[in-house]
Amino acid sequence: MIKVAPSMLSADFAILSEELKSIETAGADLLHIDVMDGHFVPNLTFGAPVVKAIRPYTKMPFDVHLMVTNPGDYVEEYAKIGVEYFTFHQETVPHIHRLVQHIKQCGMKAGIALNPGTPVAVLEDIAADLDMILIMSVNPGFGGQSFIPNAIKKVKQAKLLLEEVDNTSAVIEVDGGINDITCVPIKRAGATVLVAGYAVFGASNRAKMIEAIRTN
Ligand SMILES: O=C(CO)[C@H](O)[C@H](O)COP(=O)(O)O
Repeated sequence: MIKVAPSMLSADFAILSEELKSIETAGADLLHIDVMDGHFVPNLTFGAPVVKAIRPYTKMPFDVHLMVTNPGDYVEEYAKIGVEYFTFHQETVPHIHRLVQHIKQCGMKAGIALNPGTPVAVLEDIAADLDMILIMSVNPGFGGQSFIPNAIKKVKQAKLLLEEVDNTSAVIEVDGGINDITCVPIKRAGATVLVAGYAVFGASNRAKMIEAIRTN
């Protein structure tokens, strides 16, 4: 029921394919891929060419989190690569309904992410169409930050909202500062997909950490 999605942001990029193999063997359910543009967030990571290059190296479904000002420009490119979830930030797009439909028409699952300062209520009129709500529990841009506890309340609100619109298939994902301790209240609140970067890649035993996040 609970899925763990290690964030590639904390991998050693110099040996990326080995890092992917390592977390897949350790039991990761999804690969969380943080695409950052240096505009929407103050960090620049990688884009579609890198995501395409790593696709053959793992069977893990790709969970792409776009922290870019113009996510709509990349839908077809990521669809061709074969990503499972295409998640963009509500703060970046005025026409969220149009973009969600486009993502789905291109054969991907559509997610919307919310910064810590953005209320869940902005999703009221789109919640029925979503495959994922991503609650950020840090301000996006960097791995290894501390968990912001207000995310727990927002997960409960997102769960209620999805129930209200009768969307039981959408998942609630939480991203930022998740480890074997912070995962506990977040799961109790209703999150079922937990992103963890530093906690997993920095662990001496990655399999143990993934299992702890899943079962604690
Ligand atoms: O989206 C992100 C940053 O914007 C990362 O996915 C997130 O911070 C996960 O890293 P960590 O678990 O180390 O906090």
